[in-house]
Amino acid sequence: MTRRILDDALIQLIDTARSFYQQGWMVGTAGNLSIRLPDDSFWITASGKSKGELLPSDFVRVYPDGILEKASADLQPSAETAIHQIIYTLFPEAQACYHIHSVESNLVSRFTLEDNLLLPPLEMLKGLGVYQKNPCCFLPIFANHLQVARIAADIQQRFTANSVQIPALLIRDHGVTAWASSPTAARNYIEILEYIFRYMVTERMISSTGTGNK
Ligand SMILES: CSCCC(=O)C(=O)COP(=O)(O)O
Ligand SMILES: [Zn+2]
Repeated sequence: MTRRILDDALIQLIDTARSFYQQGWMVGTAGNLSIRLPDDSFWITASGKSKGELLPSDFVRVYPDGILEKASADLQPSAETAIHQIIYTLFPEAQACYHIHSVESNLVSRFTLEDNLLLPPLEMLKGLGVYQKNPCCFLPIFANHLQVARIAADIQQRFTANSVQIPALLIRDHGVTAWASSPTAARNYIEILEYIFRYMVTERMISSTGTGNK
């Protein structure tokens, strides 16, 4: 694999993390981003790094057999690497997987006790690949567990049994994860989901203050 492919992936990850950080979706060390490479390995953010000022040395390359490539011995891959791994295994077309912690994704994850969140039928859903009139679109919600392997196992179980409507999932009181066939598309998916979450939170605030149209 050429150095160019490796470097391009890191530049996209650094740029995307900075943009998400600036929007308040990756504050402090929150969230993790990965891009798959042609040999099925992937670059992922190292654990505990501030996402607003990542350097190329702040990434770990994870190979399918679990072997790691890293700039220094003390670097650990994201604590949530198992989730990225299962997404890449379940969805061979996925080339990037982005996970962020926004306030809105946490709020909407509490809008239902069910394990699916109904999204409003907004035009924006087309940006997630939903081309239906008045779509009934559900976003899967998973329970948060201290053991990330448990979250990954739940994702594997549910997505093996049921097809996904949109390439994204929520972890309750934790954050949102989206994946796509290119890094640019994954970034767009996160931005679109955040727009939808913001709409849902705003709509609920308007309804609760009674200032919305009846
Ligand atoms: C303050 S973030 C808590 C851990 C987490 O959920 C996350 O997304 C970041 O973990 P990482 O190991 O990827 O830095
Ligand atoms: Zn997280």
